[in-house]
Amino acid sequence: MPVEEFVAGWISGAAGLVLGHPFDTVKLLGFFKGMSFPIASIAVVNSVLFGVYSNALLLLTATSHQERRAQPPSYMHIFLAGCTGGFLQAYCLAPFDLIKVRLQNQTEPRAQPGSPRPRYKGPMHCAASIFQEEGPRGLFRGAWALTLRDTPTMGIYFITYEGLCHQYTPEGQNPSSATVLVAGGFAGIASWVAATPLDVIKSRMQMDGLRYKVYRGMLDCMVSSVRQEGLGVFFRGLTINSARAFPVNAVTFLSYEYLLRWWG
Ligand SMILES: CN(C)C(=N)NCCC[C@H](N)C(=O)O
Repeated sequence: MPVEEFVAGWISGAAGLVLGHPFDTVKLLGFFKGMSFPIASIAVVNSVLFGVYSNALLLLTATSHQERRAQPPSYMHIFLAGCTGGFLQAYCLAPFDLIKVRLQNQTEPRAQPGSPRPRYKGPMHCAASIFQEEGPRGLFRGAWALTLRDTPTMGIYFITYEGLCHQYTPEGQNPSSATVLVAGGFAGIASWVAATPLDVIKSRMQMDGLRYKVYRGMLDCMVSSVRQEGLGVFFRGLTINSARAFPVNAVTFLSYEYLLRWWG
């Protein structure tokens, strides 16, 4: 099994993350301490996504990353490989994403005397508290919504990227840096447009159970969110998600492509 895609996925995910971190922090008007935790989590998640995607394509088409420029896979194969990568990465992402959402939603001021203390002191304390208070399954709260969010959207992500690269690159050649940047940026936006409705539900499910339980399940969360806030609830955060997605994914794909060309 080729492993360079896993390593390239790790490094390119970290590069995208450094760009996206400020957007991630303002998204929920909270705070997210330090970069070490997100870098550790992106190591696992992005390398699983890119590594599984590339190896699934290898299984489906019997072509390596280098051979795929001369023999492009069908869009159906790209979609299936993307969905497989998205499905497996969602399970790896679930505990990290839960901790991130809990920390970002923690808005108690930290330094003011007399104000309530933040519930979690940091990512490790957050993980340990969830484990103690909600059990091991608590760490996977919202994992279903995350899987539903990421499985099809990762298919869309890779189809958009490969489709745009194919459109603007002469037969058999590697796409130029400008093409990779634009295709990567639009792939990020397309995936977030598709993902935002379930992203809203996922975050609500992950916050549920913190003080008391509000929702009976994902469907209940969807129905009561629409009843209370209207259909617009599904598009909450779409603008910031898209603004963040373009630079993050442009840089992610550029570094991924160049690392693989460099090693290949
Ligand atoms: C849930 N969705 C839409 C995605 N994960 N899309 C792929 C982009 C991944 C990239 N690390 C990012 O955070 O934009």
